[in-house]
Amino acid sequence: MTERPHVLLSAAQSLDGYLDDASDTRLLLSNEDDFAEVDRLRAEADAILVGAGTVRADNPRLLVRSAKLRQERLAAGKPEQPIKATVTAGGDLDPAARFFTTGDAPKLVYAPPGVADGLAGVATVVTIPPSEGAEGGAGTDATTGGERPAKVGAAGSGTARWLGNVLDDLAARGVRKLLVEGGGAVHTQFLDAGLADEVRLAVAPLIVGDPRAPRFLAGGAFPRPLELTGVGRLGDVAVLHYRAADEPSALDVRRLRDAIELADRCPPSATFRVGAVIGLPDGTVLATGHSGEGDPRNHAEEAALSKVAPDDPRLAEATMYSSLEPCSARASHPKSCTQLILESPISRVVMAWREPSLFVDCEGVEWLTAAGRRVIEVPALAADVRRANTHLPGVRP
Ligand SMILES: NC(=O)C1=CN([C@@H]2O[C@H](COP(=O)(O)OP(=O)(O)OC[C@H]3O[C@@H](n4cnc5c(N)ncnc54)[C@H](OP(=O)(O)O)[C@@H]3O)[C@@H](O)[C@H]2O)C=CC1
Ligand SMILES: Nc1c(N[C@@H]2O[C@H](COP(=O)(O)O)[C@@H](O)[C@H]2O)[nH]c(=O)[nH]c1=O
Repeated sequence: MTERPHVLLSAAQSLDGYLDDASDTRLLLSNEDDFAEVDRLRAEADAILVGAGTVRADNPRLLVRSAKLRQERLAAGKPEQPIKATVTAGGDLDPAARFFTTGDAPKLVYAPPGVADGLAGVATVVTIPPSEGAEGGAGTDATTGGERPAKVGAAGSGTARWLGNVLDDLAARGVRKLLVEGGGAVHTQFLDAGLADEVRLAVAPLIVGDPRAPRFLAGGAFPRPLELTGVGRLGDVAVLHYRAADEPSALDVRRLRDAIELADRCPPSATFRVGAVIGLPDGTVLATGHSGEGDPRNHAEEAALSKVAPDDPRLAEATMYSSLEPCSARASHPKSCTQLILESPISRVVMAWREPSLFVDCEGVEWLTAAGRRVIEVPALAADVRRANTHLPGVRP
């Protein structure tokens, strides 16, 4: 598979976090210098993506404006303008919108099958079925090849797969750098899916103060921490640059969400409902497991590990994804999941929720770390794990 594009989110917001006001006219938060910098980002990109909401609200052209920057693109052997792309679930886009009618670059519309066929005359319509866990770790069991009913358990996981498929298609079209220019729904989804690599945020000294207006970000889990990499000033606009943490990576987030979804398959139980995936850096899933799989006393990590030959050389490259911290003490089976992992060559564990002291004081993270295994916690996804465990006393999402 071609490597996915580097994804840069760019937005301009008011001091109180809005992308626009609630009126029909577009609010310009950037000043001239800031628009010039955004133009440079466009010129550096292979494709620019906005949501259908922005196409409808702003009627944008999404073109590189500066003749000098266009010349530089041509001199570098690139097309004069980047590809334009949009995403829509309902297909309500006007073929006369400037997105379609301006510029010679390819225009791509990503949509579920059947909703955007009417745009085929003005754009390349790429259909991507709604993603319901049909692919990867949670969708197919690498060991048994077993089928399961499609189910999206963790918040945002179906959307994350759908957007991942959009990125894969863009990659296949030669896109290495993608500039996402909004709006709020799209920015939120890229960050929630763990698919954004960088964020550039211009903050204007303006207060919108109207809760009906669209926000830059709203209501996501945001699993990859952001690091501030730059602070600039363009007149009275503050420009903030962030980069997403290397760990968890986008693939880590995806596999951990797969593990979280797997907990939905656990039979009713008075203990934790947990899912686990053993995955490789190239995206291969070696095995999956969930609590109570096979034997009602089985733990998720144990069930997954039992499906891989202990001498499988790929285990040295593998990561154990578990929705819950691997246990360090247990009554039902002789070995804890932490012991089983330590007896395997698996060197990396990615988990969402530290085990609360309901039954025992779990020391999985401490033992694994002390033994030199890399442990990455993704607390932003812990609420989804708690949601699967509200049958336990005191557990709330
Ligand atoms: N200040 C700034 O930097 C910017 C401001 N803006 C402002 O933001 C506002 C628009 O933002 P917003 O309303 O959040 O809309 P978005 O531009 O984020 O578009 C949202 C729409 O995109 C489609 N979409 C989103 N995710 C998916 C998905 N996973 N699968 C399929 N389709 C998807 C849907 O289209 P559909 O409804 O067709 O199904 C959805 O309604 C406008 O007011 C605009 O002016 C926009 C960009 C930049
Ligand atoms: N309002 C706003 C932005 N809006 C973005 O610019 C797009 C308009 O593109 P075009 O028609 O090519 O000029 C619009 O759809 C949205 O993505 N961008 C910013 O940097 N700052 C701003 O204040």
